[in-house]
This record gives sequence, structure tokens and C-alpha cells, in this order.
Amino acid sequence: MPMEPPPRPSSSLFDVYLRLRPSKAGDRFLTVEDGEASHPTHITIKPPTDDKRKRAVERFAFTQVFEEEARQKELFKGIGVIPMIEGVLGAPGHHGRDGLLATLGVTGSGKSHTILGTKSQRGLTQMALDVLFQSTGEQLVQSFYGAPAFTSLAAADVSEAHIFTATAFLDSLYGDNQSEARFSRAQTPMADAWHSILQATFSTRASAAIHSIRPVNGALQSITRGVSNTGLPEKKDCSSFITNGGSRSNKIPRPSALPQSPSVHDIDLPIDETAEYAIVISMYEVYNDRIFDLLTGSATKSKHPNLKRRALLFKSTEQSPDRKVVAGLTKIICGSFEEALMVLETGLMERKVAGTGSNAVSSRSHGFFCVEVKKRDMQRKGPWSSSTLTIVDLAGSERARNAKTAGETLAEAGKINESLMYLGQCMQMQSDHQAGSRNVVPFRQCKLTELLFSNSFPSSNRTTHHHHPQKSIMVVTADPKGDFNATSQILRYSALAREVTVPRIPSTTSTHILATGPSKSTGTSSGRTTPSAIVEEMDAANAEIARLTAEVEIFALRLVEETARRKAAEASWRAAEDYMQDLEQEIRDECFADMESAVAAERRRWQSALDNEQDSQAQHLDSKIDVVIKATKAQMRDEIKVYEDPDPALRDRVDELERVNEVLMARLEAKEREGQLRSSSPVKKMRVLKAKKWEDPESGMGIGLED
Ligand SMILES: Nc1ncnc2c1ncn2[C@@H]1O[C@H](COP(=O)(O)OP(=O)(O)OP(=O)(O)O)[C@@H](O)[C@H]1O
Repeated sequence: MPMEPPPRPSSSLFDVYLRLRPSKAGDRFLTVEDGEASHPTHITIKPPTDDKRKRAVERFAFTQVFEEEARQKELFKGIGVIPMIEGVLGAPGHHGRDGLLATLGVTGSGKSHTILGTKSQRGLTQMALDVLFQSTGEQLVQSFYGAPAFTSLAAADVSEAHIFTATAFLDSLYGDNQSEARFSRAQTPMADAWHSILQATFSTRASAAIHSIRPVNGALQSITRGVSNTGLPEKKDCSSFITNGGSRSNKIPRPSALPQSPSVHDIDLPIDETAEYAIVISMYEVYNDRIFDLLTGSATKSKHPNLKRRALLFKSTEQSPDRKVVAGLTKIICGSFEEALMVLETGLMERKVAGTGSNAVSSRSHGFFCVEVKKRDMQRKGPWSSSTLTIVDLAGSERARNAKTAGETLAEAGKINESLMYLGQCMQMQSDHQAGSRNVVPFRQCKLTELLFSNSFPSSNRTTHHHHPQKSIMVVTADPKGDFNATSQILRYSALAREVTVPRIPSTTSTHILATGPSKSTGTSSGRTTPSAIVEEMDAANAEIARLTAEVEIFALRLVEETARRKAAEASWRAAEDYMQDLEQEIRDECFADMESAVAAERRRWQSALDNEQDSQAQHLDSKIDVVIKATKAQMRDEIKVYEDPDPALRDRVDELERVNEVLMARLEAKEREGQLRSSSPVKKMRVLKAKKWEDPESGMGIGLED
């Protein structure tokens, strides 16, 4: 049954284009069919002649097939990027519509070549950027420090992003050292602090805005110097970034050294004359099912660019409750095509690239390059509306056994294959959709499909500006002489339609008939022996063989898919284990750090308590010593008598008084004796009186009886 030419229904999630790359050696297994349409839409793949599994010939349909000789510009125009950009810019007075452009293919099939270009040819990304800047031209807001639109653009962002002007961003990475302080990683907690520093810089620099373009020139000069010193490796003809990828040089090429062709000056898009535009760029990668910012500057600033990268979340935010966004990205407001190119090269440099056996510069992650086009009324300066052109360079699918990979890279390959398998399932659903199936596209199975598909469906929330689902274009790249298994698998996933042709069974009938002949009258299962009966039986047998072969073929396909799924599951299990180990280590480190800081805090508390205690004891002791000293001093004062020589006159007087005292005492005694005598005999009395007379020295005259 002939396959219908692939329709382009508006309900289709993706338009799928196939681009074939020129290949050097090997047997060609892929044939492009000459169709009735103006351009080819169908291809056929034939298994290699030595294929032991005797697989079927398969036929695939795409929106359009571009053959080896197709140039970059032809592709750019042919796959509908221009209407997509027009949609992103939005019709006058209307919001824009999101666009998604992705490349899918086996490793080395030309995805990066197509999307990012080569050293001499621009890719779809550069051409799309050029068209955007060229179209918005004079209506683009300025992007230097203090530009009036900066604050409103930062306020309009719903994704908790860290927004910088290209001037500040590039200056911090490539300009003078002092300016480094103006930029920091988006996902570190310090980023907020840096952000406020930047904003402070922004406000304080407002008056000097017109001069602030200088740092970019400085940056450009330093880049120019860096490039002229280093030079570009000549080994492979691919993006300047990619050639640098292996060596991790932290210099990016100067814009003028980047390819200028193909030119897009002939492309003129209608623009909303009443609107002003801003172009904001962000970049991230999905690596091992986790999202990492690519504009942290770590590739250019840090010696260990991959150390402690923090994954970002794809989630609803406070300002975007009904639509998931990658939260916390670094976003750069670009004022010119050159600035955008430098930001792109900076992000590409940061993207993880690891060499594998399949392709020395193979992309190990899915790279996302997002160009947000913001638009508002030029006069009224109302709110900004926003639509995004997302360009995705998907990691190459590969078979682990083909890629001479090991350890971490093998786990990466598993994760890549797994995410591509989910992508394949979603794309398969899309072709089933077209065939009338009402199955839901299972896009929530991994980060990649979530990021690619979640904006592909109309929003149920009427308050959101995103009524239109995004327009998506997929470019599938293939090498017609490359790996048959890997390529056929990708084609099966991505084609808009597929038809399996059972290989023709060699006509054994006639040979059999000739060999056996009627005379041998070989009996058949039905017992009929006429030649026509035998031919009929043989035809029936052949039909049965064909049916069984087709079945076997289907089972073989299922087996291949199941094996891939099992391998992907195993790889994902290993990656999960690794992740768990990392997480455990991280938690241990965090706990240890917490514990250490708690112990240190406790130690400080105890030390200060001990110090206080010692202080108060010392004070107490001091006061006691004071008391003792005072008491001792007092005591000593009491005990020590000062003997002074008495006044000689006074001493004489004292002596005199003592003598008088003695005299008086003697008189007193005498009087007493006299009193006693009066009461005794007259002889005794006489004796006393006589004695007395002689004892009184004072009177000078004796007291005698005659007195
Ligand atoms: N259409 C083409 N014309 C000329 N050369 C091409 C074309 N497509 C690819 N190549 C060349 O093939 C090589 C591999 O291509 P590329 O790096 O783009 O592959 P890839 O699919 O991006 O691989 P990976 O997935 O590993 O990143 C490059 O040297 C590239 O220049």
C-alpha cells in the first residue's frame, strides 16, 4: 500500500526534516526517493547485504529531505526558521509565539554542523540571531549599565533569573580584573549578593551610562589578543568552540573572526513599528538528566569548571504558577548581534564536551540556547510580553558498544540513549496522533522531553499569555553510509510515517518445480500431485514464510528496542547509584560541616563561659585579698606604737609629780600610823610622834611633842 505524502497538520508537534551529510567511505544503505512533490519527502533504507538478521527494507516519510549537497542557507530557508522567527517577534499588536528548533541524529551525523556551523560557515543559530537583531534594529532597547529598560526587564522576568547586561557580563569575564566583581555564578547563594552589587553598580553608574560601552571594547580587545596568541586548531572543520572544547582554552574567538557567511541580509521581516524590543539570552545543558546553567562563567574564570555545579530546577515559580520554567538561570540582555555571538561562544565553551570513540568532539549533553524576545509598546511603556526561540543541539545517540567509552562516559551514553528513547516515544506518539491515535504524549518521563514538549500543548489557563502552543522544528541528521543500526533506530523514532517492506523471498518455486519435475510425483501435504497443485502449495508456503519472516522481523525490531531499553535502564540505574553516592557524600560533607560548626560554636560558648567564670573567680579572689590586705594593714597600724622621746621639761615635771606623790603617800601612811597610835599606849604614842618628827622632811621642823 503506498504511503501517503506526509501532511503538515497544524496539530503536529514537530515538523521533521531529514538532512543527509556527505560521507566518504562505506556502502550506502539509504536512498532518497524522487517524489511527485517539488522536493523529496521519502527515503528507503536497505540493510547491508551481509545482514544476518535478514531485516526488512524500511521506508520513511519526512516533511522534507535535504540531500548531501544542501547548503546551510538552503536549509535555513527550507525548514521554516524564518516564519518561526516571525512568530517569535509577534504580529503588530500581538504577543509572539514560542519556537523550538532542534537537531537529532547519531553521533557524528552533523547536528552541531547544522545548528552551530563550522569555522567557515554559520549555523542555523547564528543566522537566526542575525535575522532577529537585523529585524529589531533601531527598535532594540539599549543594553549598557543604567539603560532605562534594565529595571523593568529584570522585574518582568518570571524565572528567578539573575539578569545582567551583556556589557557587564562580558566585561566581568574578559575585561579588566576590577570588573570581575560585577559577575558571579547564577546558582550560588552569592549570586543574589552579586546581583544586588550589579544593580547598585547599575544605579550609581546611571549618569555615566553613555561611557559604559567601553568595557566591552576592552573585552573585545583582550579576546582579540587571546585569540591571536592561541590561534585556532586546524584539525577539524567545525565550530570554533568545538575545536577549543577539548583543550578547554578559556578564550573565545573575536566576533570578526567568526564566519560571516551565509549572509542573511536579503531576509527582511515585517516588524511592529510601535513596539520596542529587548533580546535576552540564556543557555543551559541537560547532562545526566539534570539541568546546568552554561553562563556561570566558570569555564573562563575557574580552573575547575565542572567542580560543584549545581543543578537547576524546571518548575513553576511564584510569578509563573501555571507554566514551568528553568529557575535561577543567568540571563544576558544583548544589545547587538556581536554581543549575542560572544555570549553564545561563552556558553558553548562551558558546555561539557568529552571525546568518545565515535567522534572526537562529540557533544555529551543536550545543549539549549534560548533567545527571549521581549516586546512592549514604545510610547506607553506597558508590561513586557515575552516569547522564546529555543535552539537545541541534542547529544548524539550512540550504541555503547560502538562508542569506545568506559566508566562515566558509558553512563553518560546510557543517559543520553535513555533520554533519546523517551524523545523517540514522544515523537512516535506524534506520528500516531496523525494516524488518529488519541494517546497522550508521555513527555514527563525525563528532563529532556519535559523541556522540549511541555510548551507544545495549548495552555488551559486563559490568564496566561501563552495561548499558542510553541512551533517546533526537528532536523534529523543522518550519514547515508554511517552506522546502519543506529541510523535506522533514529529514523524509526523520528519519521512522520514508516512502512516496512518484507524482503522478497527468492523464487524457490520455479527452481523447486524444475528440480523435482512432475515425473517424480512428489506428494504434497494435501496429497495432490499435479504441477498446478504443487505450485499452489509452494505459493502458500512462500506466503507463510513471508508472513513468518515479517513477524520475525518485527520481533527482531522489538528485541533491539527492548535491548536498548534494558541497557538504558541499566545505565540509568548505574547513574542513579552514582548520583546517590554523590548525594550521600554531599550530605555527609554537609553534616560534617554542620557538626563542625556546631562543635566550634559550642566550644566558643564553653570557652567564653569558662573565661567568665575564671574572671569572676579572679575578681572574688582579688576582693578577698584586698580585704585581707586592709585588715592586715589596720592590725599592723594598731600594733605598732610610736615611742617618741618625751619633752625633757615634761619628764622633769613628771618626776617631780612622782616625788610629790611619794611624799604624799608617805604622809598618808604617817597619818594612818598616827591614828593608830592615838588609840594605843602613851609610850607608843610618844614614840610615833618622835618618829614622825624625824620623818617629815617637808616641814623643815620636826613635829615634836611640844607642838
Ligand atoms: N552537511 C555537512 N557538510 C559537511 N560536513 C559535515 C556535514 N555534516 C557534518 N559534517 C562534518 O562531520 C563531522 C561531525 O559533525 P558534527 O560534529 O556536526 O556531528 P554531531 O552530530 O554534532 O556529533 P555529536 O553528536 O557527537 O556532537 C564534522 O567534522 C562536520 O564538519
